[in-house]
Amino acid sequence: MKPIKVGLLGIGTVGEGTFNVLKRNQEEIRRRAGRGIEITMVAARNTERAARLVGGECEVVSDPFAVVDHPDIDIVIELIGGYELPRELVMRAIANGKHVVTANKALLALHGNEIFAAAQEKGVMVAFEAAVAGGIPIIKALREGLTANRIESVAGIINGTTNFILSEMRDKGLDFSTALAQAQGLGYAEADPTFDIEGVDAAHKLTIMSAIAFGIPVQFDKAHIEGISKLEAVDIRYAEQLGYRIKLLGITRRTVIDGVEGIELRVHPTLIPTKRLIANVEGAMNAVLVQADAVGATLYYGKGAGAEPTASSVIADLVDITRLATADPEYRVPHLAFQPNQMTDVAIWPMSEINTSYYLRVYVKNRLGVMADLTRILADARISIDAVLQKEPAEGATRLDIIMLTHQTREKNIDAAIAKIEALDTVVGNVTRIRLESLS
Ligand SMILES: NC(=O)C1=CN([C@@H]2O[C@H](COP(=O)(O)OP(=O)(O)OC[C@H]3O[C@@H](n4cnc5c(N)ncnc54)[C@H](OP(=O)(O)O)[C@@H]3O)[C@@H](O)[C@H]2O)C=CC1
Ligand SMILES: N[C@@H](CCO)C(=O)O
Repeated sequence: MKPIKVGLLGIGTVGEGTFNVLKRNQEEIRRRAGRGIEITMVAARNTERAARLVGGECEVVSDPFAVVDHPDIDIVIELIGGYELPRELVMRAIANGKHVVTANKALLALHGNEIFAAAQEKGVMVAFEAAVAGGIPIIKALREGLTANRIESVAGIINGTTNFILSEMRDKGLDFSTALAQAQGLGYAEADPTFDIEGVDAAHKLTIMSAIAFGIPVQFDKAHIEGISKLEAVDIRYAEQLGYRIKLLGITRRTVIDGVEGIELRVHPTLIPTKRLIANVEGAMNAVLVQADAVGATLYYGKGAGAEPTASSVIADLVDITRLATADPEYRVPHLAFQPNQMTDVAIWPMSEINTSYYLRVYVKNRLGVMADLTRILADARISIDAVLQKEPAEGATRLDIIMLTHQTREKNIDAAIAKIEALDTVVGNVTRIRLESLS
């Protein structure tokens, strides 16, 4: 059988990794796919660099539309990144009847519904394993491996850059900007690293997993997003003393509140008990914990970013498409796991309704009755305290930190209690509040 012909858009970190792994393992991949897979065209802005990388083995062009419009190309790989240009390219590739592979979670989180609908209509596949958790085959696991289950929750460390920064800050005492510069140098960070730091990239990935887990449309605009930029080293240390580690976690979960079912969709720094496996995922590694009714808990772990780990997922998609290209589109695995006419419109909960536990750090004046005031405010709000940490103040110190861990309560309750605590004249500045998940 003739090799399947692939056009590559963008030959940066992931594009180069894809080109190299496909070349290195071409014979193994051909034996698995049933036919050869050849990159025959590459689009790059810097065509000289691209030509050097591909060594004359394929045509290099500067116009990516020349690739998506080329009649010989069967599959287009989009590895440019960003929103608008990739959207135009992917929609045009679909309109031209080409299958698409992309690692672009931003594109799918924002325009996925439109893209999958167009692909369904045209009978082509849009594959995106690399868009979530780099080299971990989590899309395949959620969409196919767990297909017998009712999925209850997905919680994951799904941004390598922030996990790398948090690990380096804790273990090596690096400051934030040095750790970020290292993550950029290693090719983990997004073109705009604020996407990583502010939790946007993790929310893109979580939005995609939520759609696949629960059979809902992608709804990035409903995600609650907080990153790690406001996290202070002192809270990382206090959390450790209490037996917790702080991770940037993406959580999506079915929850019934007052008899109504909804979906949680949130990304924020989270205290996790150190004894949980996922709390010990370090560096740029990712891990996704899935709770499902039949199988129970399953944990997926691996490299969440970088050239070849991500290439591994891109090429897995190429092989899938190669195998299924001749199958009747109706019998292929649906893009979002559920048949398009079987999606539900169950709503995403606003953050104020979410039930979780909290870490509170209150900076207080060293005066009699402070602790009594704090506990009274929490008791009045029916919030129980699970643990308290108060260090003996240094000789002559007039202010000190009081740390409290609470049992579960609704976010709007804790916010109201925090407002009352901040109004006390013994409390200095704002209360630091970090959510806590036991993940048991
Ligand atoms: N890096 C990683 O670990 C991971 C990345 N991803 C995703 O993969 C995608 C690619 O990321 P990554 O490889 O890191 O990004 P890079 O910035 O390393 O590569 C992007 C490439 O696209 C090229 N490009 C930009 N605009 C055009 C254009 N108009 N025409 C042709 N080529 C263009 C750039 O060329 P030039 O260099 O000449 O400007 C660059 O080589 C992104 O969506 C990212 O979110 C997903 C998982 C992991
Ligand atoms: N910037 C992303 C790349 C992988 O998607 C990360 O750090 O996880």
